[in-house]
Order: sequence, then C-alpha cells, then structure tokens
Amino acid sequence: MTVLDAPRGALVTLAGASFGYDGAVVLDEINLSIAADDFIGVVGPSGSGKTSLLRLLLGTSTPQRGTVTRQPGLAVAYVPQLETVNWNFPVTVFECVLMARTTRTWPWPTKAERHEIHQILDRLGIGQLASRHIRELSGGQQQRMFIARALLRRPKLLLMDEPTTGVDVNSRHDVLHLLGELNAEGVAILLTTHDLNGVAAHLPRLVALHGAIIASGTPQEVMSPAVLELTYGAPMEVLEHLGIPFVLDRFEEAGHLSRTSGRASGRASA
Ligand SMILES: Nc1ncnc2c1ncn2[C@@H]1O[C@H](COP(=O)(O)OP(=O)(O)OP(=O)(O)O)[C@@H](O)[C@H]1O
Repeated sequence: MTVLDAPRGALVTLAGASFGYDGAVVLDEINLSIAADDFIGVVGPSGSGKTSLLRLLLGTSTPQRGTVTRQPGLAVAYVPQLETVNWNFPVTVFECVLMARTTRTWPWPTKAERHEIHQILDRLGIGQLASRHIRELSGGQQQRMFIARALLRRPKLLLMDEPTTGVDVNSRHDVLHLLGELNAEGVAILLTTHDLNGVAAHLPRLVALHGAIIASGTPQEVMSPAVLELTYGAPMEVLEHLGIPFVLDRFEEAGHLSRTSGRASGRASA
C-alpha cells in the first residue's frame, strides 16, 4: 500500500486510515488529502462509508490504523443529513443558527452577532424566516439554515452530508451555486451525495467510495462505467452532454447524447 504524505498546505490528510465499528472494517486504508481550494463530492452506495469518512475528517471518529493530519487551528464546520435532525426542538431559525456559536453570551447575542446572523440569513435568502420555528421550513430552507449555522463558524473547511437530499431541483441549484461562491471565496468543501447527475457531475473533483477509495478525479474520470460498476456493483451506462457525464437509470436510448459506456462509444445515432 502507498501511504500518502500530507501535501504542503493541505487542510486535512488521511494517510492509510482504516476505520470500523465493532470489529467490522468500514473504511480500508483511505488516502485522501483536502486542499484549501478543493470542492469535492464523495459518491458511493448506501453503507459505503461516506458518513464515516466525514467523521474521520471532522475528528469525531479516530482511525484504528493510519493517521489523520489536520492543519493546526483549522476551522471545520459540519452540515448533517437533514433526517438526523430533531425538528421538534423548540427553536426559531435565528436561535438555531446562533447555537452554532458557543460563546458565553448564549442565549443573549451581542449586537454584532445579531448583525452577522441576519447578514448570513439574508445571503442565503432566508432572512425573512429568522423568527420562524425550524419545523415550519421547507427542505431547501432547512438546508440553508444549516449552511448558515456552519458559516457562522467561519470555516476553512465545510463538510456536508447529502446537502441536496429532499430539496427540489431549484433549491438544489441554488444550494450548489451558493457552495460554488463560498468555494471561490476560499472555503474548501467536501460533500457526500447520492445524486450523480444533479450534483456530482457538476463538481470539479469526485471520490468514488466503497469501503475503500475506488477512484478519485474529475467527473469524467470517476463517472466512467468501469469505476461506477466497481463502486455500485452493477453495470451503469454513462452518456456525455456538453462534456458533462450523465448516468442512465435504465439502459435507455438518448439519441442526441454521445455514449461513453464500455459497450459503445462515439456519437449515438438519433
Ligand atoms: N455508529 C455505528 N455503529 C455501528 N455501525 C455503524 C455505525 N455507523 C455506521 N455504521 C455502519 O457502517 C457502515 C457505513 O455507514 P456510513 O453511514 O458511513 O455509510 P454511508 O455511505 O454514509 O451510507 P448512507 O449513504 O446510507 O448514508 C454501514 O454498514 C453502517 O451500518
């Protein structure tokens, strides 16, 4: 096995990191390094270890073998899967965001904190919802509230577990656009997703995970039939449109798209 040396300037590096629960190995010899300007999507089937990988990067789990190297003082924020959240917790959007700041002032924010939170909520397009109970938000609004919470920590690295699950296509686009802006402003982002076409294909770098890293690279490199079959354990057909890969759910014909599957290549006839 080749163990990765932490590259200079890397925010977090996993080197030969293995991790499991109750003796069962879930992640095997993971080599992964996150740079300050990275925007990475982690894809893989249910149970492939995506959330466990986030826990290692976040530091809430420790590998049984291998190492995690973190830049000293690194500010990391985590956005959990929406379904893991207790939405009956009796707080407003503003209070929920404020709770991300563990200052002595809780529950009495300073004027500056109030201003900062309202600015963040406005930026995320949910400023008008500040005094609403969190249970009364749509999926897309809930997601933005959690991004607001994360941003209040002023992270250098943002880890997100399936940030677009349960949100409609417009909200998904808005969330991805916002994340792209944050990344351009200097926040490294690593997210997990099950949405290969709507999310993964549009990110600059992907990691395919199935207990181990199957492949890492551009969407074109990772969303190949060979890598996807190894990752998901089933053959998948991949088309390409304007340079963006597109995975077919079923083996359908799509005449205007060019095929890149292992079974055929070149432009498909209409
Ligand atoms: N706290 C835990 N205790 C025991 N086993 C766990 C625990 N958390 C996860 N696992 C197991 O570890 C494996 C990987 O889980 P993980 O949540 O990392 O996968 P995932 O890729 O994020 O899945 P999903 O896409 O369904 O969220 C699964 O088999 C899961 O059952």
